Amino acid sequence: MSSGKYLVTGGAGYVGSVVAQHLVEAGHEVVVLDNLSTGFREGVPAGATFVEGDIRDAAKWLDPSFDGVLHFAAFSQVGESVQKPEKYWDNNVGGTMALLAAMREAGVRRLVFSSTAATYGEPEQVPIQETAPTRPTSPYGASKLAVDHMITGEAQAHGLGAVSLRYFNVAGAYGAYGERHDPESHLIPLVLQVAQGRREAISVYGDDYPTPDGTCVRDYIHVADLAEAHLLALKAATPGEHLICNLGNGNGFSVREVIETVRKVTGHPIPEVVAPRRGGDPAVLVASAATAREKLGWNPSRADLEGIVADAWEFAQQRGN
Ligand SMILES: NC(=O)c1ccc[n+]([C@@H]2O[C@H](COP(=O)([O-])OP(=O)(O)OC[C@H]3O[C@@H](n4cnc5c(N)ncnc54)[C@H](O)[C@@H]3O)[C@@H](O)[C@H]2O)c1
Ligand SMILES: O=c1ccn([C@@H]2O[C@H](COP(=O)(O)OP(=O)(O)O[C@H]3O[C@H](CO)[C@H](O)[C@H](O)[C@H]3O)[C@@H](O)[C@H]2O)c(=O)[nH]1
Repeated sequence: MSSGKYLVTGGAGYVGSVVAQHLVEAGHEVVVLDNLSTGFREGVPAGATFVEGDIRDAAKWLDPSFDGVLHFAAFSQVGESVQKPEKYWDNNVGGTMALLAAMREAGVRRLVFSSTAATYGEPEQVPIQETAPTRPTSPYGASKLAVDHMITGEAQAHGLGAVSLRYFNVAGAYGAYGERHDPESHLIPLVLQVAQGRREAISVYGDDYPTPDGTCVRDYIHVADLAEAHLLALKAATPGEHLICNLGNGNGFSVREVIETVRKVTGHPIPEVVAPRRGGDPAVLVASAATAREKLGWNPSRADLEGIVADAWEFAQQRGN
């Protein structure tokens, strides 16, 4: 793909920073728009231009010179969304409406959107295909599903070329870019904090799920494999069409299996305590990524959980906290 100019919303956050870095490495011009609500200035790659601002004001910065938008900016904690649904509707849906309007106004007609496995809710069948029913069990998932519907309308009515990537559980790191939410809520970085001695134990949220060891099963995908899918999605975006692709490895690991893998990688005993279930958590989420393979030509190469955890561990140690 010839080099282009892209707006990356949420490019100071975990996934956005890794994708922005991949775009820079591929020779594209990158402008990161982020309000630093959950992201960090240091997350913005050196080769990108940083604009501190809100997606609701995207019209200030978007102009016809942009070839497309990669839209990561959102709130994304399942548990918090159950407690504060209004926060999720406001930012994820309200913010994206403003962004789509700004894109329409500026004539920017290519979009890659961070959707999520949380749009499906409790699946009837695994692995989950894109044709599965969408019955989100959290306001977070519902807000992302609403945005997917908005994008479909935008493609049909106004010729947007869009790809929604429904990530399963993103993990791992890419060089200097990795996961550092504050406060952290994701399993792998939290277990690594125990290995670093920053936490005494990991809480296992529920061990009475209908799964082999009673803990929730998730499909962990390396953030660098995910980044490659975004570059492919930019190529695949076709005016008037909205393509939806799951991104995962098709392998499920339970919370206890993840903890065991961290023990193996770090050599730390990792004490665990069983805690109540967390609101909004489906028991099993595993992807069928057949559509991404077929339509994007995506071929993930870092599916091994030990390798994913090892990269996250290296990043956590580099940062020293
Ligand atoms: N991490 C995962 O496992 C996962 C899984 C599925 C989907 N996703 C989606 O991927 C995207 C990125 O997730 P992440 O883990 O990198 O989250 P993150 O919190 O690290 O990054 C989100 C970024 O968006 C910014 N932001 C939020 N609202 C904004 C606004 N109104 N204007 C400008 N910037 C704003 C934040 O400051 C932050 O830098 C999110 O849309 C999330 O829903 C993540
Ligand atoms: O301290 C913890 C943290 C998490 N968990 C459990 O570990 C699993 C993974 O939890 P994460 O918070 O790491 O990830 P989620 O599955 O909740 O959510 C992630 O994947 C979802 C889609 O699968 C969404 O897209 C969301 O944005 C993204 O954070 C869940 O069963 C959770 O209950 C624990 O047992 N203890």
